[in-house]
Amino acid sequence: MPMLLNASDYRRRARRFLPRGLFEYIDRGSEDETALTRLRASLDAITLLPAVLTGRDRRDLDTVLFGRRLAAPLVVAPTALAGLVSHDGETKLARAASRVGIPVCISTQSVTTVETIRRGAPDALLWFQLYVWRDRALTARLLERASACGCDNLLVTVDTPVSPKREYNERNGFGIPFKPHLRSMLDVSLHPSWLFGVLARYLVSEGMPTYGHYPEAFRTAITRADIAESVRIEPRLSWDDMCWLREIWPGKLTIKGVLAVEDAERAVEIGADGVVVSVHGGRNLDCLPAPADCIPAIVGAVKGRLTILADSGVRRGTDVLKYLALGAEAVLLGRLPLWGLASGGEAGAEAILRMVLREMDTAMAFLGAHCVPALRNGRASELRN
Ligand SMILES: Cc1cc2nc3c(=O)[nH]c(=O)nc-3n(C[C@H](O)[C@H](O)[C@H](O)COP(=O)(O)O)c2cc1C
Repeated sequence: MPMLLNASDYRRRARRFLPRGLFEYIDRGSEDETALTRLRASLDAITLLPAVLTGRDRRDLDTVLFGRRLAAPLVVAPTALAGLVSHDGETKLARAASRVGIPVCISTQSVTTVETIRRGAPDALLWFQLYVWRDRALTARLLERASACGCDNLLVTVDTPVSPKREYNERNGFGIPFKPHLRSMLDVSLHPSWLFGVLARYLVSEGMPTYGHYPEAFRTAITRADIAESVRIEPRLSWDDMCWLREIWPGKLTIKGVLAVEDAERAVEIGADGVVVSVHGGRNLDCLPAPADCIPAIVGAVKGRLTILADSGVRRGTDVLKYLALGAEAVLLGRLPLWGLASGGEAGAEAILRMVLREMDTAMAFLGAHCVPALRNGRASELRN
C-alpha cells in the first residue's frame, strides 16, 4: 500500500480505483474550470502571520458550533452520490466523521437514505442538505424524515438553480440514472475493484444505485416526466421559500451558497442561523469570485448575528486555517473525504480527516495559535496579501 501523506496522494489513489466518469464527476469543475483555478489562487495568496514566544506547546482544535462542542471546526460537506465511491459510502463517511468528532451533512442526492445512514451510524452528528423540489409537499415530507433521524442543521443549497455545464460528464456518459453506453461500460470494466467492490454489491442487494431519497416512482420510472418534474430542483427559489423553511424546520437553518453581503443580511432577516460562503467547490458557475474574497465583507456585516461557514478548494489543513482566520467559524470539506473514501473506505475517510487535523495542528504550532479563537482574533487575521 503506497504511503498516503497528503491530499494529492489520496486523489491519485482515488483516480486509480474509480471509473473515469465517476472520478471526473467528483474532481472537476464546470465549463473551463477557471473557478477551480481561482479558488486555489485565492487560498495560495493568503499568508498567515505568526506570533512567536507564546510559551505554549499544546493546541486545542475543539470548537463550539451552533451551540454544540465539536472536536474541530470541520464538517463533512454534502456530496451527491458519495455512495458510489464505496459501497454504503455515505454511512461510512458518517461513521468516519463521528469517530473524528465532527458533523457530516447528508445530501438530498445521496444514494443511501438518511434512515439507513442513521441506523449505520447511530452516534453521528447528522446535518441534512436540501435541494428544494418543485413539489413542496414532497420536500416537506423529506424534511420530516431528516428531522426524525436527528439531523439538527438544515443546509439549504441555493446556488444551483439549474444544472451546471459539465461537458466531461456528457463525454464520459456519466449521469443519473446510469444509462449504460459503450464508453461508460468500457470505463467500468477497466476498474474491476470498483465494479465488484461497489457496483456489483448494490446490484445484488438493492439494484442499480440511484438517488435514495427520491420517490419510489421516480427511481423506478425515470421516463415519467411528471414525476421527474415534481422532484426537479426548484429554479424559482426565493426568500419566501426560505421563510417557509424557517417555519417548518425545527432545527438550525443554514443557507449554503451565499457570496453577497446583501444576501447574508437577508439571511439574518428571515431568521437563518448560518450561511455557507461557498462556490460549490468550483462546480457550478465558472465566473464566481472565490469565497476567500467574499468572507471578510460578510463577516464585517453579519458577524455575531449568523454563524459563518466556508468551503471550496480546501486541500490542506492550512487552507482551513486561512478560512478561519478570515472569520469563518467552521469549514466544510467536499472532495477530500471522498478521496479518502475511495482510497480506503471508512478507514480511508477517517485517515484523511485526521491528516487534515494534523496539518492544522502543525500549522497552529508555527503560528503560535493555541486554540481556534486565537486564529480568528490574533495576528493571523492581519494577513491578506
Ligand atoms: C462530488 C460532489 C458532489 C456534491 N454534491 C453536492 C450536493 O448534493 N449538495 C450540495 O449542496 N453541495 C454539493 N457539493 C458541493 C459540496 O458540498 C462543497 O460545497 C464543495 O465540494 C466544497 O469544495 P471542495 O470539494 O473543494 O472541498 C458536491 C461536491 C462534490 C465534489
